Amino acid sequence: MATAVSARSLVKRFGRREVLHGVDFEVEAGTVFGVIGPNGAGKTTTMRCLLDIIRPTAGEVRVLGTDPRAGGPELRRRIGYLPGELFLEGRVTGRKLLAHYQAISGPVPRGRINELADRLGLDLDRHTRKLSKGNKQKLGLVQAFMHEPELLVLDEPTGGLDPLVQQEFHAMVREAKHRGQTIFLSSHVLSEVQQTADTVAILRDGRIITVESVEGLREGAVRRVRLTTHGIAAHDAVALLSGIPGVGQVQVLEADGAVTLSAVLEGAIQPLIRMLGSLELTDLVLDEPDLEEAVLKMYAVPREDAR
Ligand SMILES: Nc1ncnc2c1ncn2[C@@H]1O[C@H](COP(=O)(O)OP(=O)(O)OP(=O)(O)O)[C@@H](O)[C@H]1O
Repeated sequence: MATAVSARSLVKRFGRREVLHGVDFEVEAGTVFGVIGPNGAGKTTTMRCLLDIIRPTAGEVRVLGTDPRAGGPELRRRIGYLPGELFLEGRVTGRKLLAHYQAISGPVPRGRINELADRLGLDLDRHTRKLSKGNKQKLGLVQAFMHEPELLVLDEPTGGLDPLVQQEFHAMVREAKHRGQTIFLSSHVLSEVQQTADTVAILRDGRIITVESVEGLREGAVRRVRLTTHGIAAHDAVALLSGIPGVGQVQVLEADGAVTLSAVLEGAIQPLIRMLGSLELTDLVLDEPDLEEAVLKMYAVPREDAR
């Protein structure tokens, strides 16, 4: 598979302050790559290096096979960019502004702008400076997606969007991926990224802590399990459940001949599923894995300079 974006030992200093301390990652073409990290982690700085809005202090960046510093307008046309903060103060309508952006982005398929605006519920005939934060964000999304670029770089794309519009945005990302486009997006919350991303990179204090597939995060995540069974003594049921790798915090409740157990499970679910086959279950609840918790654990890894 071809690489759409890569960074090797990327360092960025603003004056004497180093913000990126040697960031490495690779994004496979045709995939969705999500960078998550707390405020100030360096997500926007990384994206701005990819777009050649700012220049790396050291390290190497490649975007669609090119050094962004040398790519010029030709490379820019192949990219759709949604900045984290949009400044739309002009006395023009959204439609006029998008027409202006077309001069930069290159041709847009006929009807595409109206289609995207309809899907997001955006009125293109309103003056941009009168638009709410959410509507400005929608205009930014139309601008990034309209020319169906090979690469989409989206900085906090769902900020200010209500849940229904977020769903529509997720559908747009899936369609773009289906078309073979590559998507590089950032967020400070995982829940936003996990619905669309194939791979998640966690950035903290200017360093990538981990790059993991969403599936991999799922496997490492904690789930809650609750089951009710008959025909077995409570202590035997507890022993069975406690014997499964990754099970902890087992609690038991006995009432009317039924035993209800609850526990947390970290890791693979197969051993639990096999054990459940030996029980006479009357109820079973296995929660969605809490990926947010898995990621928070990674944020909590001690900093290298503090070790
Ligand atoms: N032009 C600049 N001059 C000086 N410091 C800067 C500049 N741009 C960013 N920084 C600093 O770099 C650090 C990383 O900022 P960046 O905007 O990349 O973080 P982020 O992960 O995108 O966070 P957020 O989610 O808050 O946007 C911050 O501490 C910020 O103050």
